[in-house]
Amino acid sequence: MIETIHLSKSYGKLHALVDLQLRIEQGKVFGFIGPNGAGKSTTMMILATLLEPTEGEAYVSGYDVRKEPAAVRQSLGYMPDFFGVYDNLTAVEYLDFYAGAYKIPSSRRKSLIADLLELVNLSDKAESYVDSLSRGMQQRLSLARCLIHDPQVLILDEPASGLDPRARIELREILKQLRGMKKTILISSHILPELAELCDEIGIIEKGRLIACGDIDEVSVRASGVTLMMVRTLSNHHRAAVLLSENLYVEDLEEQMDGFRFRFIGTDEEKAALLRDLIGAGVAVSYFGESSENLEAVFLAITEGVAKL
Ligand SMILES: Nc1ncnc2c1ncn2[C@@H]1O[C@H](COP(=O)(O)OP(=O)(O)OP(=O)(O)O)[C@@H](O)[C@H]1O
Repeated sequence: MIETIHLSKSYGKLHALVDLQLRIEQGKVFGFIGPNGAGKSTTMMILATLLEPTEGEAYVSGYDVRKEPAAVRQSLGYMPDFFGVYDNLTAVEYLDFYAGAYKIPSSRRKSLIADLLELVNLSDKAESYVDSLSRGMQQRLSLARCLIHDPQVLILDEPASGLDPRARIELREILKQLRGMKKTILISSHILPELAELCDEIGIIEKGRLIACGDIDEVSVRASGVTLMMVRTLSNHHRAAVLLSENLYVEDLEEQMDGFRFRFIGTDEEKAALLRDLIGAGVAVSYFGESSENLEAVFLAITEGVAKL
């Protein structure tokens, strides 16, 4: 269980986290979504007892992060967004080093490490050097490290960042297994679809404030009136670019090879009007809709059996 009560953190004049109220029940997966600098890592570092809050309280498995940091650390596995790996160590040696740090008896380590490597699909890399592993593999090894002391709570700071779509899907499958083991998981990301399938609840944080929180169906990006959209065009690309850039409800317009990606902040009626305008201006629209994880599915199909991470 994770709980924060009026939790705040300031770095000098910057209020990185403001009055955060969060409660994540045992066995739940909570997705923490927000743009760069929103305060996700700050929250996670406070929960991991690596940063002192300015105000408020935080509890992990019922332990107070300020008063009982040792008990908090024993009950949680924390995966930072940047993790150091150790050169000249094999995957097994790396995990053995951390098992030692958690005072796990030598007699238990061999089978424990074998089990963890199996869980994160790295059994065949047991004797490989850590620095020779791909980013996806290192990320999974780092996840295994977090699990070495069998914590009830996992705090994973953007574990999918820097991974290609296939590696993300593999990671998601492992996280599903952890959910099956009834771990409480707090996981952060910039991207909602990345977490949608995995999380029981999500919280959206912006500029240090939790702006929406709850069941995944209740809190969608749509609920806050913002949709990430894709438009693909076959002709009159330039005309479409002008219309989109002039549309009041289009933000963060990004031109791509065969179309556009943008945030749409209007209603469904305004969305329909935009499509009407595009077609009316002679733009051949081959796709108009929400940007989804389709790309991941396509990537997976293409790389099926080919990409070995
Ligand atoms: N040690 C620090 N000193 C000063 N400001 C900091 C420090 N750490 C973070 N900040 C600021 O606090 C705010 C929140 O940062 P934080 O890293 O928690 O955001 P985040 O949501 O995790 O972002 P990202 O997705 O980039 O990791 C940012 O404005 C950041 O610049």
